[in-house]
Amino acid sequence: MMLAGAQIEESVSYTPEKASVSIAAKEPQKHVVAQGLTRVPSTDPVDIQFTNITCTVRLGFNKGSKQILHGVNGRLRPKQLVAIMGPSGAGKSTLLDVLSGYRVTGVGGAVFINGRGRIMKRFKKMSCYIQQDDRLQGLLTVSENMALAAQLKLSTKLDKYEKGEVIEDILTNLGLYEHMNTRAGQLSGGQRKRLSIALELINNPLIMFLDEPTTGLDSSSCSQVVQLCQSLAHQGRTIVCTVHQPSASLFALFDHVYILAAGQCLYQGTTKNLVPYLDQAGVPCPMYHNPADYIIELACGEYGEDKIKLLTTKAENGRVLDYFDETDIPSMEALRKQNPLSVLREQDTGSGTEETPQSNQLSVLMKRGFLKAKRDATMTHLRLIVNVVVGIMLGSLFINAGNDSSRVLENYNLLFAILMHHMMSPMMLTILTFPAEMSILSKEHFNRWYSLGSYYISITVVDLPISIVSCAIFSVIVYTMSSQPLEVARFSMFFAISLYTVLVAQSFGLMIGAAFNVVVST
Ligand SMILES: Nc1ncnc2c1ncn2[C@@H]1O[C@H](COP(=O)(O)OP(=O)(O)OP(=O)(O)O)[C@@H](O)[C@H]1O
Repeated sequence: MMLAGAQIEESVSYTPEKASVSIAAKEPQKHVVAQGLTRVPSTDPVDIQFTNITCTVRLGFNKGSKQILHGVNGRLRPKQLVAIMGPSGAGKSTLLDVLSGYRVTGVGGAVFINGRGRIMKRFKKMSCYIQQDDRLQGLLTVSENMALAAQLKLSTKLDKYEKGEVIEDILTNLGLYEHMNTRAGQLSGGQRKRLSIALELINNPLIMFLDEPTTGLDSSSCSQVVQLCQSLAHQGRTIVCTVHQPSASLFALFDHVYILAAGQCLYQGTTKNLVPYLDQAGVPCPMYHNPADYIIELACGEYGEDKIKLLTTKAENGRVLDYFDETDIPSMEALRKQNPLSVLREQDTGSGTEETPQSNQLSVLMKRGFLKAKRDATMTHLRLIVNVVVGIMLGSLFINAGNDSSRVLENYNLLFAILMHHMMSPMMLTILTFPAEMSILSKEHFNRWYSLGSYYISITVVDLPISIVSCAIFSVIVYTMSSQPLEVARFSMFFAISLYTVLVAQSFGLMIGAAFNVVVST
C-alpha cells in the first residue's frame, strides 16, 4: 500500500520552485509564521447575526431542565477575530456549539448569514468547528494526517501535486513543515492545536469556530495560536473562538470580544472600546488592571450581582452595536443585496454534503484504517491470543466430547460457551475501544469529511481479515480438540455461524460504545 505521507513527500519535493520552501523549512523556526496562506477565501466574507438565542438542556428523567443561554443576540463581523469570553459555566462553549450548528436540540432563536436565515447544508460547507480537545489520529504523522484529510476534503479532480501544494502552503504557514514526519500523538500541545487548525484549513473555510484554542498552552504557544487565527481572519475569514481569561497582551490580539455571564451578554464590541464602555456603564476598570481580568471578575459577580444586571441591560443582551469600530454596519437588507441569490446558486452546486464521492471516502478511510492497524498491532495480537487461549481452554474442558454419545449435553454446553465467547470478546473490545475513536468520528463527520455509512463500512472491512483469522484459529482448535466429525460441510457451517456471531457482536459493541461513552483509564 502506498502511504499517504509518502505521496505528500513526493509531491512536496517535486517542482523546482518548491526549493525555496524547503530551504525556509530547514531554518530554525522561532514562531509560527502565519503571514497568510496563499489561498485566500474565494468568496466574499461572511457576516453572522444571531438573535434571541436560547438553549435549554434536559437534566434527566424527572429532573427537569436547565436554561443555559437566555435570549442572547450578537453580530460577528467578517475579517475579524472574535473572542467569546466569560467565567467558567457562563455558556461560551454552548453558544459556540449553537452558532456552529453542532448543537441543535433545545435551541431557540435565529442565526442569519449575510442577512438571510441560515441554511444548515450551505452553512456547513463554508464553516468548520475545532473542538477544545485535539481530536487527531495520534498514530499517523503530520503529513499522513494532512494527506488523508486532503484526499477526503478536496475535490477528486485535483491531482496529488495540487493537493500537495495546498498542504505544503498550510504546513509552512503554520510552522509545522519541519514536523511533517512526527506522529500527531508526539506533537506538543501548541503543535497539536495548529495541526487541528491545519486539517480544517485544507478546504479553505470562510468561517472557523474554535473552542478554547489556548487552553493548556504556555503563553508563547497561546500567542502563536491567536496570532495565527488573527492573520487567517484578516485574510477574509470570520473566526470565532472561546477563551477563558487571556493575558493583557493576548487580549489585545483579538479584534472583537463578546462577554457572557450566566448565559447573558455583558458586552460586545472591539477590545479597545471595552474600557470606555465600562467607564460609561459606571464600573470603570481600575488603573493598571487587565481589562480582560476585570470584566471576568465583574461577570463572576465579584463586584455584586447588580453589576451583571447593569451591564446586561446596557448591552441589551447583545443588541447594542455601538462599540464596533465600523460606523456604518450594513443592515440585513443591504447584506442581502450585496449577496444576491444568484451567487448562492453557484455555491449550492454539488449534491452531497461531503466533498468527495462515497467510493473515495471508503478507499481513503480503509487506507487509514489499515495504516493504523499496522502501526498499533496491540488489539490484533490481543484478539489472536484471546482466541487461542479460550480455544485451548474450551477444547480441554470438552475434550473428545464429540465422539462420545453419552456426552450429548456436554456438546450443548460447548456450543453455548462458544457462542458466549464469540459474542462477549469482540463486543467488549469494541465497547472499550470505540469511544476513543468516537470523538474523532464526530468531529470529522460534523466537518463533512465523510458520511457515517462510509465510516461504518470501512471499519468493518478493515476489521474483517482479523475477525476471519481469529475465528478460524479458534474454530480449528475447539473443533479438533473436542473431536467433532471431520467433515468439510459441518466445519464450514460451524465456522460461518461463528463468524456471523462475531460480526453481529461487533455491531452491538459499536452501538453500545456510541451510546455509552465508556472511559478506560490508562
Ligand atoms: N448537556 C448538559 N446537561 C446539563 N448541563 C449542561 C449541559 N451542557 C452544559 N451544561 C451546563 O451549562 C453551563 C454552561 O456550560 P458551557 O460548557 O457552555 O460553559 P463554558 O462557559 O464553556 O464553561 P468552561 O469555560 O468551563 O468550559 C454549565 O453550567 C454546564 O454545566
